[in-house]
Amino acid sequence: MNPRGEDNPIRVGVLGAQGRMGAQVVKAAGGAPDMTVVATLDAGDDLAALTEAGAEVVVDFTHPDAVMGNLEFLVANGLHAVVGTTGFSEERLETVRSWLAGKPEVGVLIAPNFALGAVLAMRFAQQAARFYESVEVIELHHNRKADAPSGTAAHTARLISQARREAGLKPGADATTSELDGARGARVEDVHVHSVRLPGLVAHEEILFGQEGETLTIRHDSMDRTSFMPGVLLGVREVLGRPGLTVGLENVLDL
Ligand SMILES: NC(=O)C1=CN([C@@H]2O[C@H](COP(=O)(O)OP(=O)(O)OC[C@H]3O[C@@H](n4cnc5c(N)ncnc54)[C@H](O)[C@@H]3O)[C@@H](O)[C@H]2O)C=CC1
Ligand SMILES: O=C(O)C1=N[C@H](C(=O)O)C[C@H](O)C1
Repeated sequence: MNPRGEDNPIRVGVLGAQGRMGAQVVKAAGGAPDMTVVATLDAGDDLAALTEAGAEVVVDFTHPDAVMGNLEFLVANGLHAVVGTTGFSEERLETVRSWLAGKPEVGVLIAPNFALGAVLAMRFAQQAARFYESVEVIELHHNRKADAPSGTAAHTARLISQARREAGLKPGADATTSELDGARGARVEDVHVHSVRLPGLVAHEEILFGQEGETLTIRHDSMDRTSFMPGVLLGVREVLGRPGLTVGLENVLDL
C-alpha cells in the first residue's frame, strides 16, 4: 500500500493536460491529499520538464500516435507511468516490456478503462463467455473520439475470445451471406464489435450474449469523466509499488 501522505505527497506529472481526460486528472490529483501535481504538459511541450519538475509518476491521456514515444521517455528516465491512452496491441505491449527489462525498478500501469463498473463489466463478460453460443459487443462514445473500436471494447472482445477458446467453443451460428461493408461490425478475434459515435454520449459498452431461448446483456455507462478518476488515483498510488508492466485495473483491484 502507498504510505505517502500530505507531508510527502506523490509528485505527479500529467501528459495531455489540456485534453478532456488530462484536465480531469489535474483536478483530481490536485485535490488528493497524498498527491501534488508538479508538471502539466500537452502537445509540443518538452518532456524534459517532467524530470526537471521532479515528477515520480506520470499520467498519460494523450493519443494513440503519441503514447509510445512518451512511454519510451518515461521508462528511460526512471519515471513510473499510469496510462489511459488507447491503442495498445500485443506488439506494443511487448515493446514496453523490452524497455522495462532495462529498468526493472520502474512500474507501468496501462488500463483500457479506469472506471470501476467498466472493469467489473469486462470481468462479468469473461465469466459469462463460456456459457453462451454467441456474443457481440456494442460500444457507444462521444463523436470526438479518435479510435474505433474503443480500447475497452477491443480488450473485452479479447477476454471473451480467450474464455471461449479455453472452453472449446466454436464461432456462433450466423446465417449472414450478404452484407454491406461494416454491417456486422469489426471482428476482434472471433467477436463482432460495433461502434456508435454521437454527441451527448461519454463512454458506454454493452456485451450481448445469446443462445436458444435467452439473452444476457451486460451494460456499463460512464455518464461523466469523473467516473475514471478514482481508478486513475488508485493507479498512481499502486504503480509506485508495482515494478514492471501491469495491464488492466483488474490486477490492481485483485478481481
Ligand atoms: N483508460 C481510460 O479509462 C480512458 C481512456 N481514454 C483515452 O485517453 C485518450 C485521450 O482521450 P481524451 O482526453 O478524450 O482526448 P483529448 O483529445 O481530449 O485529449 C488529448 C490531449 O493530449 C494532447 N496530446 C496529444 N499528443 C500529445 C503529446 N505527444 N504529448 C502531450 N500531450 C499530447 C492533445 O493536445 C490533447 O490536449 C484516448 O486514447 C482515449 O481513448 C479516455 C477516457 C478514459
Ligand atoms: O475516448 C474515450 O472517451 C474513452 N476511451 C477509452 C476506450 O477507448 O475504451 C475508455 C473509455 O471508453 C472512454
